[in-house]
Amino acid sequence: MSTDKIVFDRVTATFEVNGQPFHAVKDLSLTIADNEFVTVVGPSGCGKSTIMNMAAGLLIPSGGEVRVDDRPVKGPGPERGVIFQQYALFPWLTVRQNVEFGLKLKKISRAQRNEVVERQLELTGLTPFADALPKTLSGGMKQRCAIARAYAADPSILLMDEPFGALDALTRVHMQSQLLETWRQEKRTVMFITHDVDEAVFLANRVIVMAARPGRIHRIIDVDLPAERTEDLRTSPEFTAIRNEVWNSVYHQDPPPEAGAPAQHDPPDDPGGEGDQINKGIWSPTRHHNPGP
Ligand SMILES: Nc1ncnc2c1ncn2[C@@H]1O[C@H](COP(=O)(O)OP(=O)(O)OP(=O)(O)O)[C@@H](O)[C@H]1O
Repeated sequence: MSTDKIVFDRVTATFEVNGQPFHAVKDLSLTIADNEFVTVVGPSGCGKSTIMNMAAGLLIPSGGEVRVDDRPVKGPGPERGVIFQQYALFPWLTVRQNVEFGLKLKKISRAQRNEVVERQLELTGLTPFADALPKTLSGGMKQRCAIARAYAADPSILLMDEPFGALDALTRVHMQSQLLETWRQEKRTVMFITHDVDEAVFLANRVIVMAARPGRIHRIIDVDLPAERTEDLRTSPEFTAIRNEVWNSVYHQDPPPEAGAPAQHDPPDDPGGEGDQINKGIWSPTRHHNPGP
């Protein structure tokens, strides 16, 4: 039986841009079940990173709320692991020490740490590189190390923002299989943002397609494919059909209103929507797009 793990309850993220309120995301509701693997796709600037940052607790919604395990998210928490496109490894620590880092903070015994670290290194194929420094690793290996470290810290949720975005196509395909293998064995609720439609379909139980201006959910597409995702699935008619459906929903959306058009802005007496706050100086780890003049 599935239970709700992450709930976006009518969330809105409003920023002030050029003195005007701008809804990066508006009234978005979405429920992700425990141990579900969802991918989020959509045109650039539709708010993918914004919703992930809200789930991570790095950005507090201007309206509505995000709940994890029925509790409102008020900031980052150890039950939510985050992986970004940039490999956030400690350069002075070896692969093993990077994976072990969170466990040491949690004051877990050395024997137990070793057990968890060995398992994660094994799952990600990094055992032979356990004593290497990050600078000697390829991009794919660095990201495998980031995944091993995230899993080792034992969060119940993994939030991944374009984790394979900087990798070449072949490495990316390997990484997808590797991640699925880890997920198959270890589970966790995963929310994975990507620009790559094939990646979105290959990995997910459900693909969330977003639309821009304001950022919202456009469609949710169930990926009715076998749980075991083998490489030959990628060329199967079933995969291709779903991939085409996702592709069409992403790339054949109605064009968004012109940048700065009135649809983006609420009347001046209610700048962010009903009772909403406007985020002015919130730190965001993602690059910012200029929504227009
Ligand atoms: N701190 C901020 N201040 C102002 N505008 C912001 C801020 N953060 C995000 N935005 C705007 O909100 C919109 C959504 O941004 P977001 O990064 O979530 O989109 P995205 O779908 O992840 O884009 P991409 O696919 O290009 O990474 C963009 O127009 C962006 O410029």
